Amino acid sequence: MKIVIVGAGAVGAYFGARLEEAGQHVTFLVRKTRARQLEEEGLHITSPHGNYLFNQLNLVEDATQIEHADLVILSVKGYHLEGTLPALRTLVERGAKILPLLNGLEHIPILQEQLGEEAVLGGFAYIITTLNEKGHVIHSSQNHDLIFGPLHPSQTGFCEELEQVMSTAVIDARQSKQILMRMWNKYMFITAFSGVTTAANLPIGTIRQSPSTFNLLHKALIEMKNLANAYHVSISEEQLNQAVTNLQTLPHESTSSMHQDRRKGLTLEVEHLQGGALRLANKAGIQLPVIETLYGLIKPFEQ
Ligand SMILES: NC(=O)C1=CN([C@@H]2O[C@H](COP(=O)(O)OP(=O)(O)OC[C@H]3O[C@@H](n4cnc5c(N)ncnc54)[C@H](OP(=O)(O)O)[C@@H]3O)[C@@H](O)[C@H]2O)C=CC1
Ligand SMILES: CC(C)(CO)C(=O)C(=O)O
Repeated sequence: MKIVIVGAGAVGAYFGARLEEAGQHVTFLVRKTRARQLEEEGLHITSPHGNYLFNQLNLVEDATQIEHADLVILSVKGYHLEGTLPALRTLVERGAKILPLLNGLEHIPILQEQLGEEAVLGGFAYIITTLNEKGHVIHSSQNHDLIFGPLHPSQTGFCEELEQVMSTAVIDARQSKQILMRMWNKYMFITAFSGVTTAANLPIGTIRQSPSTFNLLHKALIEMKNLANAYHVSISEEQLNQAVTNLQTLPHESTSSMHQDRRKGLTLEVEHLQGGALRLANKAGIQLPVIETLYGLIKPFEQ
């Protein structure tokens, strides 16, 4: 399978490297600065599942240089989605299905509208990873889960094949036949977790020490569960309780990628996550007061 990574940052470079390590054919479609950095440094991963360094990368800066692709792993930030659309169009014309790993949900209808419903798979990742100042990938969680599945009936066979390919790599990749519900479940978790850690500028352990702050997480999860219901996606009480348990048991220093970005002074995905939830709520005619408050508190730090 010919795989292209669009967004060779913390998430994309990690999964791309793991697939490369497994002997898969991986091409990294990158912009100039990241291309120079990867040429000079190579692709470094530091991870509890084994470090990796690769110097012979297939790097391209223009999608038209790629003759054929079967799969694109799309792992840019929500605010960079628009900029990837011309390259994605080219790659879909050349045979690719798109597997987006962005947090949130607003990108799915945009991709489906721009590229056609048959081209866009469902997917997301559970991993904590970041780039250091040299562009090396620092993976700090035990989990490195990549969940994917069909959003269109025509994708069933492709997802079976993809499961086979992913099983060759040192990642916990699996297919879900209920991918839309699973994406909503992750959206519920990340909107609450990124919202409170970023607004409070604190990791989860410190938030847990303040019951009234931890309670905000719980309320934000409930609002997101209600939002999913408004879109006819049923998140169970058990899933909600599991999210709370995860927040209760994450290591003290764990935090969201959005909070890591706030600490580094980088642009925040608040519009794509909390903003996206508020737009969906508005369309459905429901209120999300806690998410709206978190949005307002994070917004000044967005840039
Ligand atoms: N980090 C984490 O632990 C997790 C993140 N996520 C989600 O995954 C997504 C990606 O996050 P993350 O990997 O942290 O982000 P990063 O900022 O580390 O990586 C994004 C990469 O996308 C590249 N990019 C942007 N636009 C383009 C383009 N037009 N063509 C090619 N490359 C482009 C950027 O390159 P350039 O250097 O050129 O700007 C950058 O390297 C987000 O939605 C995030 O919420 C999900 C789970 C965990
Ligand atoms: C919550 C976590 C770490 C899980 O993958 C995540 O998606 C993020 O912080 O962006």
